[in-house]
Amino acid sequence: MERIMVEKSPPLKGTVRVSGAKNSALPILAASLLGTEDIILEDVPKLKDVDIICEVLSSLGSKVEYLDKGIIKINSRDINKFETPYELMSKMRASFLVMGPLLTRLGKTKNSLPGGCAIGTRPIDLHLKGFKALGAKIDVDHGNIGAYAEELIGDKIYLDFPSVGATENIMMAAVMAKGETIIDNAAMEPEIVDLANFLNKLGADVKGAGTNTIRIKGVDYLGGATHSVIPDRIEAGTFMVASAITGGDITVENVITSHIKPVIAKLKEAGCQIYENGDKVRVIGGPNLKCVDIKTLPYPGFPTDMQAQFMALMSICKGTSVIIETVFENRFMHVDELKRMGADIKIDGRSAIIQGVNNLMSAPVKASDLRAGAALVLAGLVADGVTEIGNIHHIDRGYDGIEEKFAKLGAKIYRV
Ligand SMILES: CC(=O)N[C@H]1[C@@H](OP(=O)(O)OP(=O)(O)OC[C@H]2O[C@@H](n3ccc(=O)[nH]c3=O)[C@H](O)[C@@H]2O)O[C@H](CO)[C@@H](O)[C@@H]1O
Ligand SMILES: C=C(OP(=O)(O)O)C(=O)O
Repeated sequence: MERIMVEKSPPLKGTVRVSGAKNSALPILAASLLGTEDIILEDVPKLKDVDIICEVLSSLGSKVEYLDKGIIKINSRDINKFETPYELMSKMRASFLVMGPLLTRLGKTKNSLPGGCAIGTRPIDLHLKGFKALGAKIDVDHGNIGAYAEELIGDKIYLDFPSVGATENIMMAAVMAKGETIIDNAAMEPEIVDLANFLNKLGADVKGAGTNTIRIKGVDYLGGATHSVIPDRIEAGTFMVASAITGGDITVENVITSHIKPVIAKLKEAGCQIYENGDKVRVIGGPNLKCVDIKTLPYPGFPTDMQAQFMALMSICKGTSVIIETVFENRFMHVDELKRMGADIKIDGRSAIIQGVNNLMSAPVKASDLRAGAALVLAGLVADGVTEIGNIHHIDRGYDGIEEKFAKLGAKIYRV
């Protein structure tokens, strides 16, 4: 089993370029099932999750070619399957995003129900509510979920929660439905906007992405396009926290700073110096950072995908911090691991109370999910000794070249 070893490192310094966003690349790759001409995607991150969704596309009959670094060509003209293999679906939750495109393109789709994972139960009721509103019949048997519709017809859909995945899946189903679909209380994440821009390049008519009302007028045909995936705001935030926690001086490149406002605001509140310059953000950490309170919320609130990394930072800041997780009901699995490294954290329901300590110490720890893994890498950079992180397949799902990028900044990190 591979592990990542992180030694206590000097303050990290230098420049790092973030890759394309995992959470944009995955829905856009799923949406490429809708186009009937060549699609070229650029700045696609090199990740396990990307490989898996590409395998899903190939299994459905799409032609997928990896061209240069970060460039993938897809042609889905001849897709001929409406069912996805269980082995692939069970590996990654986001593969469920093929359901909307298959339903609208083929009129039917059958997939295994995505499992829950370490961060919560993650139901899909809102995705299904949307498909039903568009006229699909849904059935569940033996762990598979089927959706069928001779014709999808646009409707008004109110989401009880602005779910990212449900907004994306419904948007993709609606692009070729008859008439207009309006999604109210839609998710407003930048990745939704990126998906909408991509769909529009294929010939769709999607308006309002980035606000809480998205209007989609169905079209009969979607073609091809060339599209660059937006930068990964969570990877950017992770390197910014790395600078903060090590008292370093890192410039993060390829950032859309408006996408990371809450991260910038909270790092400033903690005492970091931050300089924004075009698509670059320079973060100077400090030895005397102070604890700040955080509440995760859907965009534009503080991202749940940065919660674990901030908790690692708060563990060694001065004072007490309260972190409230409102998006997922069980996203504190990193707490026990950070405690093994000497952090002082108490959980009370959806709140974590962190009392900053002077030092963390190394320990063998396990990544319970992707961002928990990132938090352990960050903690390892400042912990005395060598931290050994297991279950790193979670980290590989979402960080493109993590050791190389950290090592280039001066971190003592390697894989065994
Ligand atoms: C591939 C991808 O883009 N993943 C991101 C996406 O996940 P994902 O799309 O799964 O997250 P959602 O926004 O759907 O989930 C948010 C909350 O809504 C609940 N919910 C969701 C759907 C549903 O049908 N019913 C329901 O109750 C979930 O259980 C969770 O508590 O957004 C999350 C929230 O920003 C991020 O943490 C993930 O990194
Ligand atoms: C939870 C995450 O991703 P996913 O939805 O793919 O599990 C994440 O990126 O932190």
